[in-house]
Amino acid sequence: MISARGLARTFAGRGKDKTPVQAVVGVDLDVADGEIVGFLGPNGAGKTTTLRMLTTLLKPTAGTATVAGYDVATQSHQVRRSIGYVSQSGSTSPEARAGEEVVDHGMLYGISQRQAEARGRELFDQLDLEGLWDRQPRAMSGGQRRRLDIAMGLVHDPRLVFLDEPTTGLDPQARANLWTHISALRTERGSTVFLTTHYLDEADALCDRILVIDHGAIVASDTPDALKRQVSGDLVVLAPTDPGRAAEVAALIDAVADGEVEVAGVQGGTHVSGRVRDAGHQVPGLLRALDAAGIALESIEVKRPTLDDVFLSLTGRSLREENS
Ligand SMILES: Nc1ncnc2c1ncn2[C@@H]1O[C@H](COP(=O)(O)OP(=O)(O)OP(=O)(O)O)[C@@H](O)[C@H]1O
Repeated sequence: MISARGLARTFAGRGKDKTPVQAVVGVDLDVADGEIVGFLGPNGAGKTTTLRMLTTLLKPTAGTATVAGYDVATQSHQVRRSIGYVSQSGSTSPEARAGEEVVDHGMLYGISQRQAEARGRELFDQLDLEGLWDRQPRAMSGGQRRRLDIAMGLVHDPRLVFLDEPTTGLDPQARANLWTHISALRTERGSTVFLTTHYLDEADALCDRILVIDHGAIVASDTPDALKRQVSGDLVVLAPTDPGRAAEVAALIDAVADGEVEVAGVQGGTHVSGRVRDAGHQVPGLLRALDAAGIALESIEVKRPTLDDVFLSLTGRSLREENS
């Protein structure tokens, strides 16, 4: 459904030195029919620039891409007819009536008024917008407005939908609700979905596959579970009852850990942590060694790698830190 090879975009430099900005340096990616793919990356990594090239809003400076079978550079008209694009800011005007907006949008994409109205009403039902056809977007909740944006992006029945941060700014319940609707796009309509997000739980819950972009190039492409398996080990956190024995605990973890072992003072105690491959098998031995040394523990915690750990190990940055 999407295929890109060596896709690149350099912007002319601004300011005094006029150094060109290499926003995207050579993206190779493939998205199959019916896949839900999440596109993640730190701020400035090149996500929006890539999305804009794939949706024909921006010309690549190098490389090629086909979207829904059409070339983005030479068949932009056909590409646009085949895709839905829901931008970050949405495209509804606050004054117009929701239903009219959807119908107008459909007509802009070349479908008749009758078709657009029928399809729009069907989408309102599917997206839990019943009864809001004549409502102005400014009198809707954030979640309803976002679902209206999605209805607009889908009214011409595209086989492929690009969603740019679809749930940013929504409360957790509205986000979960929108996830259900996005999943239904695939199960009920067979659509392919390509979405950017800053929420790793969203990518985890929703996406078949995750592409990570950093410094303008793809650095990982796999299922969320496979990516988590790539991070070396589970995080084992031990809190000795006597903080004075933290160095001994650290030495015992170090014997089975991959990488650095950290000792940190936390509220009312000390935590010693390290990444341990296959913690389920290693921890019993670790506990026996602690027992033999006469070291008592206040608590023990084993945490499986999260997508945030994956992101940190791939890009050196935590998406959570960036968002805070
Ligand atoms: N029109 C432009 N002119 C010059 N530089 C640009 C332009 N658009 C983007 N850039 C630069 O290209 C790089 C990639 O930007 P892009 O918006 O694609 O990143 P992003 O991954 O979408 O970031 P974010 O998560 O913050 O939206 C950044 O360094 C940005 O400053």
